[in-house]
Amino acid sequence: MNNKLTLGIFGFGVVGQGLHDIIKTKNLNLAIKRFVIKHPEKKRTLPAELFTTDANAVLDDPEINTVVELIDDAEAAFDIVSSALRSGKNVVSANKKMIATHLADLIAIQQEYGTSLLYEGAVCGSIPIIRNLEEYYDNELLHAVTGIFNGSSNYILSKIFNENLAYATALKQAQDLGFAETDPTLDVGGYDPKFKLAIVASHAYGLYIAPEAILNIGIDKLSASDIQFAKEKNFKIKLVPTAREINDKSVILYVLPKLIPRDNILYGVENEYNGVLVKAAFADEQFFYGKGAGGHPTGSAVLSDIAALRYGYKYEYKKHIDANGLAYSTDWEIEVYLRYKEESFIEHLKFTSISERYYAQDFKYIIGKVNLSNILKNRDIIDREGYFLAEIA
Ligand SMILES: NC(=O)C1=CN([C@@H]2O[C@H](COP(=O)(O)OP(=O)(O)OC[C@H]3O[C@@H](n4cnc5c(N)ncnc54)[C@H](OP(=O)(O)O)[C@@H]3O)[C@@H](O)[C@H]2O)C=CC1
Ligand SMILES: N[C@@H](CC=O)C(=O)O
Repeated sequence: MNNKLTLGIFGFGVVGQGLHDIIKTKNLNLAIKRFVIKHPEKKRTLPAELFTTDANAVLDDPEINTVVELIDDAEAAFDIVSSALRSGKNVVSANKKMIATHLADLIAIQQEYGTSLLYEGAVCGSIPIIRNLEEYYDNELLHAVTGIFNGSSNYILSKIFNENLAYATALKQAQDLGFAETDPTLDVGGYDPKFKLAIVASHAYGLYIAPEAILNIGIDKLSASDIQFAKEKNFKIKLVPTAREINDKSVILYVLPKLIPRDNILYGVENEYNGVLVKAAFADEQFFYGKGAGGHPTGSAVLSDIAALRYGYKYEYKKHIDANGLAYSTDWEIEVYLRYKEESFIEHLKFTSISERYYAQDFKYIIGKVNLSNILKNRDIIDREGYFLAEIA
């Protein structure tokens, strides 16, 4: 089948322009009829008649059979995507916040209206992980999916560790390069990789987990003492989401900074690159590596989804139908490094064992084992100035 696709694209920012650059290089048997944007006063590189601020100019156009949603507003995106799917149009989106937050509704709408929503570009930019989890690992016993899922925070950490750049300078560069979200707290606070993890959990394990239920701690409270500690021990710090089946019934999910030793495959993943490490029962470890942010890498994943729609591709969400009785759990012990301010806080975390403590006037840390559920309960304190928590690999 080689159906001609007529596209209406929402968004002409980093990813929208990246997608357009790629499409114009090839004769792909697809036409872009309209771009819907927000600010009509902005200068564009394409003819003005291609742009509109009226969503209905795309949603109500019977000639447009495919909507591509690439905007930076998750709630507006949900309205656009759900209306398009309901009106019989297939959709491609890169909006991880929207997808993670509304996944159950989006699946129900697709099933009711027989339309397809694809979102490879939403998780780790150019890395084809969703279709692999959906198709290839269907019959595999997946022990874990982990790695580096956020290009901006990885870019910042690389610049800090490899070039001694200041945090604020590195963040500004990640923004200028188009890697960061409009609100970069989503990146550096670990929310963006958490949305991606929630989507991964769905395709890996058939679980719908509301992002609010998942622990995320970011890199925004990283201090010079933490960096010195990591460097002295030959670690790098990376922001690492983890989905792991801990027994036949339970899956844990969390996003934490992690102290990564030199022999760990994530140690060499730098800048805006992402890496997805899949641990499967019989295949053992497999590693996917590629650019996780930026207009062209993400545009290439979006284009791959558009092309897949030509032959009627849909996610089947088979693992949701047969979830093997798996449930989300937070009852799991991990080893952490915690820099802290108030001594009394240590009581709250209820360390089950302590292997190292250090006290100085302006730098106190503890290394030991804690239950994930206790970190989750105390997340708001850990997220304050004076605290930084990282998992030990
Ligand atoms: N940047 C990246 O590397 C990646 C981004 N993503 C995701 O892709 C999406 C787009 O990101 P990005 O391109 O970086 O964002 P940008 O901020 O560069 O662009 C956002 C675009 O959305 C348009 N827009 C915002 N609100 C509306 C609305 N209500 N209706 C129509 N258009 C609207 C803006 O219009 P206007 O031009 O008029 O301001 C702009 O063109 C986000 O969901 C992001 O999370 C996913 C993977 C990688
Ligand atoms: N802000 C995101 C963009 C891609 O998803 C990131 O930095 O990874």
